[in-house]
Amino acid sequence: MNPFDFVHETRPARVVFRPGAALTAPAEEARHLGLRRLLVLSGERGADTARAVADSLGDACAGLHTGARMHVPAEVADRGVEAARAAGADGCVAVGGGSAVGLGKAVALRTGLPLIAVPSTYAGSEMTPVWGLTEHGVKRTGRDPVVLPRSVVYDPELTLSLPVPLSVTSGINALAHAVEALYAPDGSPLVALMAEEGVRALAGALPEIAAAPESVPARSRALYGAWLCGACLGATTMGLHHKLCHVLGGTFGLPHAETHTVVLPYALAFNAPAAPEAAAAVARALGADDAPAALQELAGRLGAPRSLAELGLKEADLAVAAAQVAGQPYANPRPVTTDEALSVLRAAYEGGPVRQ
Ligand SMILES: NC(=O)C1=CN([C@@H]2O[C@H](COP(=O)(O)OP(=O)(O)OC[C@H]3O[C@@H](n4cnc5c(N)ncnc54)[C@H](O)[C@@H]3O)[C@@H](O)[C@H]2O)C=CC1
Ligand SMILES: O=C(O)/C=C\C(=O)CC(=O)O
Repeated sequence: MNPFDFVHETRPARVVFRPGAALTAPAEEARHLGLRRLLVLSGERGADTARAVADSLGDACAGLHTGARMHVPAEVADRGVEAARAAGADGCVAVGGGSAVGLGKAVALRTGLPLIAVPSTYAGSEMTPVWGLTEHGVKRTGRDPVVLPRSVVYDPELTLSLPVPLSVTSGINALAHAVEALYAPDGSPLVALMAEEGVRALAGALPEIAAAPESVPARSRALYGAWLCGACLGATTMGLHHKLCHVLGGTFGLPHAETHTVVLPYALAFNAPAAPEAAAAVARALGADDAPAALQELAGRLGAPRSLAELGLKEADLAVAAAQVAGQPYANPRPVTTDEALSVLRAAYEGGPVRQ
């Protein structure tokens, strides 16, 4: 592949990165964007932080809606749109992880309302024009520039409360974006640079967070890595790994970050023979020889779940999931038959040592 044959579109999101910014920057960013009536969105568990952000907006706050849920069920999106319309909002501020940002994107998709994102996990959704919606047990994703947040406020202090297990799996969710961007058909040298640096930053930060969850420098480095990895996802097309996780999350209700963490080494091991340069870049960033094994070792050392069985998948679900994965067209460096999807899923279900 010629690395100097590409199209790269720089996404327009504006970024404020500062400890403590969550309670000051949203109001400044709203003024910058000319917004006067903002609906603040969060999940129920993140409501206290979202309320504090809502208070910090003063008169520019049009209300608080705490209905975000993982994988954005269609009825959750409907209620978010109704809340935005009822409040007469001219924009939204999503405060929380990928679920809150996902709800903000669903509202933006239907109403065109601009979104300010204040992420509190490392999922990276704030950097992408990718939306996701789940209906009748199937998760659909799409791309639309209207859902890309106009402004992103990264506040490492907001992530201090993210429990270590979720910090680890959420960080590996971000790593997955970089891994798949490295072998995506629409990558570029710039994406490769961001991906490798993103992996390096997160792989360095996650053990530091596990050792000292209150460390603002470690949290800052992880958020910086998540930004880079999210930007990689925003610039490229997802492959087998993300498709597997969307089916496992959307149809079988598996938790997003944990599922990414379990599946990633197996998906990369499957793709590595067809994408040796990508695997080498990941290995380089991890300071290892074998990228899939190093990813599995990192996750295991930090106490992450190891198998899909542990996450609640049933053995009988494997064949259904494999058929769904193989039945949809998506970009991947290696074609995937139903049997191959099944064998990747089975390996992840069992959670044994990854093999190429
Ligand atoms: N469209 C895109 O580009 C992307 C979308 N996503 C979507 O994001 C969702 C998953 O996002 P996640 O961030 O993994 O999960 P999440 O947003 O559901 O958060 C997981 C849990 O952690 C809690 N939490 C979040 N931040 C916290 C903090 N700082 N302190 C304490 N608790 C905190 C939440 O309340 C929730 O209970 C999925 O629906 C996924 O599809 C994820 C990545 C990219
Ligand atoms: O799987 C991911 O981490 C990335 C994209 C999505 O989750 C798509 C979405 O549901 O918003």
